[in-house]
Amino acid sequence: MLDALQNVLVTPAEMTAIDKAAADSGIDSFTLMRSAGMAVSAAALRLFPEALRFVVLCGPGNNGGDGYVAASALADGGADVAVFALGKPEALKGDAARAQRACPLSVQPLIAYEPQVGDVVIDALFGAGLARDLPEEAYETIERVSEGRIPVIAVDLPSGVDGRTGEVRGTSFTAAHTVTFMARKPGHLLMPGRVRCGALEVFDIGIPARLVSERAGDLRINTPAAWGSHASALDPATHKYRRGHLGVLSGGSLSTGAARLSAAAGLAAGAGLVTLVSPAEALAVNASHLTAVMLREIRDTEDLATWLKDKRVNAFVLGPGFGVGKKARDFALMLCDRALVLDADGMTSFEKARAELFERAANSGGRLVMTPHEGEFARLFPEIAADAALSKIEKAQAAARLSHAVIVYKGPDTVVAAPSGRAVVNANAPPSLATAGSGDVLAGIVGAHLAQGMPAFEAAAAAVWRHGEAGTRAGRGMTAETLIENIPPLP
Ligand SMILES: NC(=O)C1=CN([C@@H]2O[C@H](COP(=O)(O)OP(=O)(O)OC[C@H]3O[C@@H](n4cnc5c(N)ncnc54)[C@H](O)[C@@H]3O)[C@@H](O)[C@H]2O)[C@@H](O)CC1
Ligand SMILES: Nc1ncnc2c1ncn2[C@@H]1O[C@H](COP(=O)(O)OP(=O)(O)O)[C@@H](O)[C@H]1O
Ligand SMILES: [K+]
Repeated sequence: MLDALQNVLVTPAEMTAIDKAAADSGIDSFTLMRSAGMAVSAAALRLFPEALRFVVLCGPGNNGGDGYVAASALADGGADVAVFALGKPEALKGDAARAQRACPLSVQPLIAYEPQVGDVVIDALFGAGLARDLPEEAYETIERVSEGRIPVIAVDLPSGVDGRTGEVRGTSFTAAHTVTFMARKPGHLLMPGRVRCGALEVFDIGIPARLVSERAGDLRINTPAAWGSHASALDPATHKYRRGHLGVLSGGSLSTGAARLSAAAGLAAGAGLVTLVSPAEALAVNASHLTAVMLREIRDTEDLATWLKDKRVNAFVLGPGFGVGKKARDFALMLCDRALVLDADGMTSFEKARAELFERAANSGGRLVMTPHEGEFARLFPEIAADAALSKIEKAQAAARLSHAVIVYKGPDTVVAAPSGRAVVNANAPPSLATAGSGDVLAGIVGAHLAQGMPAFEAAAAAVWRHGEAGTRAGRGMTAETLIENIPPLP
C-alpha cells in the first residue's frame, strides 16, 4: 500500500489531520504508536546487531511515546537498553503516558546521559511536533553524541529538523537512519534536513492510504509519476518540425558558450530543431562551434519580429550569457506569448522591471518557466526570499503565484512550483551538478520539452529529473559538456 504514497509529501500539519481522521475512523491511536515503536526497534536490531547498548532518548510528546515502545521491545528481545528523558515522565499525556507506564525500564534525566563506546542512540526527542528551537538540555546531549561519534537512529525526524521546512531549529542530531511513518515530510527532502536524516525508511503503521492521500495536498517528490503522462513516446510518423523548433538566444562575441550549451542540451533532449540566435559580432565564433544546431543572425527586435512570423519556432531559451539590460527585456517580452525559459541574465534584467514581465506572463497565454538559483531568486523576489517563516517550497509557490510563471528554484533540493500551488521537490540530483554551465544545460532541456508541447509545469519538472539522472550517469568528473552527452531518454 505504501506504493500509493511513494511520491506523496505530507506536511506536519497534514499529518496531524491524518492522525485525527484515523482516530475518527475508529483506528486506535495507541496501536499506531506501537507499530511505530516496533518498526524503530526492528530497524535498530537490523542495522546495529553489534550494539553493546541501545540508548533511547525520549521527549515530551508522542515522538517520545514511540521511543518508550521501542525501548520496551528492545529490552524484551534481550538487548541492553537505557532510557533518558527530556522533561518529567509524569508530565506525559495520552498515548505517550501509556507507552511510558508500560515500559519496564527506569528513566533517567537526559542530562545524565554520557555516551559510551558501543552505544547506539535512538532519538525520540521531537518529531513532527517540534514547534520552536530545541531546548538547552538537548544541545549538550547532541554535542556529546556527535563528539562521541555515536550512531543515531531518528524516530520520524532527527530532533531539531523542522518537518515543514527542513531547517535546523537551533541544532539537530545527524542520523545514520531515520524511520518515518506512512509518507515522507518536506523536511526529509529539503536541505539541510535531508542530509541530517541519513538513510530514510518509510514504514506503514497501518493508516489506510486513502486517509493519507485524501488529506495530502498537491506536493510530490519529483519522479516520472508527476509528469510521465505528458512524456509520450515518439510517433513513428513524426518529423523534425513536429518535435518542435527551439530558439536559443546567444550573447555577444565574448559570452557565447552558455547559450551553445543550452542549444546542444535542447537538441539532445529531443527538440526536433534548434537554432542559435546570434548578434552579428558573435556569428563567426558561434559558427565555428556548431554542427547540428543551426545559426541565425538577429540584431534587434525588428529582426526578431520577422523571424517570429515563422510560427513553427515555438519555444525559446533566453538568459544564459545573454547580458543584462534592455535588449534582454525587449526580447523576453516578445517571446512570452509562445513558450519561454527565462534563465540567468534574462531574469536579472527584470530586477527593477518585474511588474511588466509578470503582467505579460499573466495575460499573454504563453508558457513561461523561470529557473532561478538562490541569488537570482533573491534578486527577482526579494520580499519572498527574506521571509524566514517560509520553506523553500512555500517560497517557490509564492513566487509562482506572483509571477504567473512556473518557477524552478534550483539547488541540491530544486523545487518546481506552478502558479496553482502545485509543486514537486527534486531528489535525484548529485552534488557534482554544481559545475559551471550545468544550469545552462537545464534551461536547454526545459526548452526542448516546451518545444515538444509539454505544459510548462511538466516540462520543467521532467527537465529537472532528466538533468539529475544525467548528472548521475556522467559521474563525479562531469563537465557541462559530458552532462549533455548523458541526458537519458524521457522514460
Ligand atoms: N503521525 C502519526 O500517525 C503518528 C505519529 N507518531 C509520533 O508522534 C510524533 C508527533 O507527536 P507530537 O505531536 O506529540 O509531537 P512531538 O513528540 O514531536 O513533540 C511535541 C511536544 O513537544 C513540545 N515542544 C515542541 N517543540 C519544543 C521545543 N523546542 N522545546 C520544548 N518542547 C517542545 C510540544 O509542545 C509538545 O508537547 C511523530 O513525530 C511520531 O513520532 C506515532 O506515535 C505514530 C502515529
Ligand atoms: N549541491 C548540489 N546538488 C545537486 N544539484 C546541484 C547542487 N548545486 C547545484 N546543483 C544544480 O546544478 C545546476 C546549477 O545551475 P546554476 O546555479 O544556474 O549554475 P550555472 O550558471 O553555473 O550553470 C542547477 O540545476 C542546480 O539545481
Ligand atoms: K526524533
